[in-house]
Amino acid sequence: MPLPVPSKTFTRDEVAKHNTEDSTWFVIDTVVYDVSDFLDAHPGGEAVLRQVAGQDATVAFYNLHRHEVLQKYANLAIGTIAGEQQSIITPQPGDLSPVPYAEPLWLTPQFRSPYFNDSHRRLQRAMREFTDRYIAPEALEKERSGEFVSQELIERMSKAGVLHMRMGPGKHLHGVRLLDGAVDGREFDYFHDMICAQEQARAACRGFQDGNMAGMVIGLTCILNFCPNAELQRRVTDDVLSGRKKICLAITEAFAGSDVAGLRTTATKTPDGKHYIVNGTKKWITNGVFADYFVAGVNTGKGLSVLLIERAAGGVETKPIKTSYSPTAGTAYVTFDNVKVPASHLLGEENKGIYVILSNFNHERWAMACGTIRLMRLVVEESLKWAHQRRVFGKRLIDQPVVRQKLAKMIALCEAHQAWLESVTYQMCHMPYAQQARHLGGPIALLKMSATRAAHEIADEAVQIWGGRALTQTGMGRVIENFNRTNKFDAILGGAEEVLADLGVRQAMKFMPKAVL
Ligand code: HEM
Repeated sequence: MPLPVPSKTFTRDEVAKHNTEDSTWFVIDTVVYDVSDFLDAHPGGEAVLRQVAGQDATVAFYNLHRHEVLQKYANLAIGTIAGEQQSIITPQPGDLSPVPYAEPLWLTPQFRSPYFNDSHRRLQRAMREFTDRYIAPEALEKERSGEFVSQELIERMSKAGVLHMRMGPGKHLHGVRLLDGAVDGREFDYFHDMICAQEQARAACRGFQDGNMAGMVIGLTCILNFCPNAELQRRVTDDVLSGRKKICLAITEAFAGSDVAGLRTTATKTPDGKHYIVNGTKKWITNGVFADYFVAGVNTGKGLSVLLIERAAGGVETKPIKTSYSPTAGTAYVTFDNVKVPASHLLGEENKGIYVILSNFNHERWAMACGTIRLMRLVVEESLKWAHQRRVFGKRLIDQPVVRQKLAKMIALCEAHQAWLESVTYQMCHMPYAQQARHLGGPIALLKMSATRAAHEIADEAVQIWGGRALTQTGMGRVIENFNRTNKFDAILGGAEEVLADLGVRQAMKFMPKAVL
C-alpha cells in the first residue's frame, strides 16, 4: 500500500521554489512535504531540512529514518508529484513482509511445508493482524514508559481468546471463540501455539513481551494440571483468563536460581493441618509486582512443594527489581511473612512439587525458543532493510562484502533454528505428555540453549552492521538495540544455557546402549 496522502499534485519545478526562509518543501518517494512549521520541532534539527529544501530528499531521508516516521507525521504531506507513483511499500496490519528471510519458509509464497494446514495459516493471519493493531503499538509505548500492560489490552486479548491460546493446546480452549473463529479450540495444536508465540514476539519489545502475562503462561499451567480442588481451579482459571486477576510463578530465590532443590522459603503446617504458614523470599519474579496469585515453590520439610498463595491472604509484599529490560515486565522481589495458606491450595503432592515444576519446563523452554527464534528473524529483516537503505563511503552497506558475510551468518543461524523448532514441534504434536517428558526434555533444552547462543551471535553481528544506532533506544536501530540488550534474558530464564546443555546430554546418556561400541 502507498502512504495515504492528500490528492493535490505539484510539479517538481513548483516544489523547487519552496526553498526560502518562509517555506521549506521537499519530496520523499514522490510525496511532497511542507515542513515550514516543523523546522523547530524536527529532532534532527532545522539546518538539515533547509539543506534539502526544494529538492528530492528520498535518499537522505531513508539514510536516517524508519519508514514509520512518515506514517506518524502524515500531516506534513501536502500532495504528490504529478504523474509519478510511490514505490515504497507501507505495511498494513497483518501484512507479510516482502523482504527475503523476513518470514519463515512456510510463509514464503515460493516454498512449501509439510507441517502447516489451513487452520494454521488462518490463525497466523489473524494473530499477525491482532499483534500489529493492538499489541505492537502498546508494547512500544509501555516499553518506554515502563507502565504495565493496560487492562484494556488484557480484556481485548481475553475476549479474542489470545490469553487462552497462550496456555497451549488443551480443554481450556474448547468452546472458546478464538480470534473470531480463525481456529477451533479442539484442533489447536503445538503448531498453532508456536504461531501465537512467534507472531506476538514480533512486537520486538522483550520487556513488554514478559510484562504481557508471561507469568500466566508459566503459572496458570500448574493450576490447570495440578490443582486437586475443582472449585479453586475454576475460580482461579476464570479470574485469570477473563483478565480480572493476574498470576505469576514464584520459584527462584536469591539463594537458588536454576537449582530449585535449594529453595529456602518454608511452609509449615499448622497443628490442625488446615493451613500452611509460609515464610521466605522470592527474586526475579516476572509479573510479581502486579500479580494477585503466586504459584510458589516452598520447602515443606521433606522436600519441595508448590502452593497457590493469594496476595489477599495478607503478609505478601512485592517490590520492583530494576533489570536490563523495561519495568513493564513487573519483575519483583517478593517477601512472604507468616502468610496463612489453606492446605487445599497445595498443587500436586506434598514434598513432590518438583514434578509440578518440571512439568512446566518443557513448554516454557520451547515457548522461549519460539520467541527468541522469531526475534532473530526480525533482526535479520531489519538488518537487510538497513543494509539496502544506508549509504556510507559512497555505496550502500549491502555492497560491502563484509556486511554480506555477517548477514549470511545471521540468516543461516535463523533458518537452522526455525527448522529445528518446527521438527521438535512436530514431535510435540504426536507424543502424549508422558512420552514428551521422556523423549523431548533433552531436545527442547538443547534447542533453547542453541537458540540463545545463536541470538547472542546474531546480536553481535547486527550491532556491528548498525553501529551507533544499535546503541540508541529510539529511531532506526530500536529493534537491534532492544534485542542486543535483552537477548540474555532467554539465555538465563527458564534454565541457564549451561544447565540446559548438561540436561540435554544427560538425557542422551539415559538412552545410550549398554554395549561398549
Ligand atoms: C517529513 C520529513 C521528516 C520527518 C517527519 C522527520 C522526523 C524525524 C524524527 C522523528 C527523527 C528522530 C529519529 C527517528 O525517530 O528516526 C529525525 C531525526 C533526524 N532527521 Fe529527520 N525527519 C524528516 C526529514 C528529514 C530529512 C529530509 C533529513 C535530512 C536531509 C533529516 C535529517 C535528520 C537527522 C540528521 C536526524 C537525526 C538522526 C540521528 O540521530 O541518527 N530528516 N527526523
